[in-house]
Amino acid sequence: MARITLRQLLDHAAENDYGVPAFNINNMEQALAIMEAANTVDAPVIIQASRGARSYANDIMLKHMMDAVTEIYPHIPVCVHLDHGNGPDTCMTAIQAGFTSVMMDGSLKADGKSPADWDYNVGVTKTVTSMAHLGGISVEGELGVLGSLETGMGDKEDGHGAEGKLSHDQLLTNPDEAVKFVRETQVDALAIAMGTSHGAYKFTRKPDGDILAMNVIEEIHRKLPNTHLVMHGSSSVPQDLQEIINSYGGKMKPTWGVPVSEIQRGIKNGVRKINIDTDNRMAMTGQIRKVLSEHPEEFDPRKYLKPAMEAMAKLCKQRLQEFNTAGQASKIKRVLTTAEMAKRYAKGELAPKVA
Ligand SMILES: O=C(CO)COP(=O)(O)O
Ligand SMILES: O=C[C@H](O)COP(=O)(O)O
Ligand SMILES: [Zn+2]
Ligand SMILES: [Zn+2]
Repeated sequence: MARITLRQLLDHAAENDYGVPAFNINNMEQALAIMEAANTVDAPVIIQASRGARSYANDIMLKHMMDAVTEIYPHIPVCVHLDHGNGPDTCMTAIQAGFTSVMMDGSLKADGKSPADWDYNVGVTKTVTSMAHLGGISVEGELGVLGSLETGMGDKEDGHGAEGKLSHDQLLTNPDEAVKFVRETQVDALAIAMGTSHGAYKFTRKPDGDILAMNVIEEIHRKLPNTHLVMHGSSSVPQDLQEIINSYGGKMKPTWGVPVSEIQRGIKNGVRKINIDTDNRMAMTGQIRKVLSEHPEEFDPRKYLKPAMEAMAKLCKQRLQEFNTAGQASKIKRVLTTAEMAKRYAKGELAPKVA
């Protein structure tokens, strides 16, 4: 059973100069697509579930799906991660359900939409790290609020995200504060804000440095060379997937995502976890639309879910290759148990190296 913690996986990624995509799942088809891709290219992978996924699929179903994929693919290290936990309670129940890693997103309050202040964020994140690390579970924190530098609007396209207009100070993580945040909270990975947002409508044009501030990542990496950075909202929203959806009756407006080349630049600068959901949603939806429109007589779900799974697996495989995750699974010689990780935290071996 190769269920790996985020911390062990990202430490390996940092030592070997690669990034790991974190793909969201809500159902069996998505879990199988991710694993098919990871297995084909010998890549470790992060499978993450949001609060929405947990209520859609049920924790018990998710737990058994994770057990199933690690049983089917025992040689592929899989990190099971909670995406955007909105409070210590949500994080603790995820751990009980078998997650090896949790995100405490204290950039927003528990309602998932009001930007939180420093003390709140540090407080809730510290609560989670101190509990989770006792059990060897990894923690991702977030400093800075996701949202658009073009419009100043927060990110609430898919439910979780700030409401209303935000200042540049809120939308761009401050590098000095990032150092202080990591020192005070002891997080294993830090999500930062630099102009990306969730969903398909990130940018109205191909992004340049004014609206996708990769320089912020570079500056944070200079100050925190040993901290694993996380890019949220990192779907590339490929034009060809937009075209497939639209040519089979979809109505997506023209839009741009995060170019893969910018993510690769991030990986050279400490980005180790890259969150991708929208691209996979689009890959699946495109094929479902295609099958249903070309074969309106069809009503067997497998007829459209199989091509949907294949399209998602193709997308996942492409990202695993682009981020240099491919070929790394077999290099991870031993997956440490959470109990072993707990001992490492207790000994202080995993404390952040912050000046
Ligand atoms: O950040 C994400 C999940 O936390 C997903 O981002 P996308 O909407 O760009 O895929
Ligand atoms: O926000 C991150 C992911 O895209 C998950 O979205 P969700 O909350 O709709 O499940
Ligand atoms: Zn979201
Ligand atoms: Zn996110």
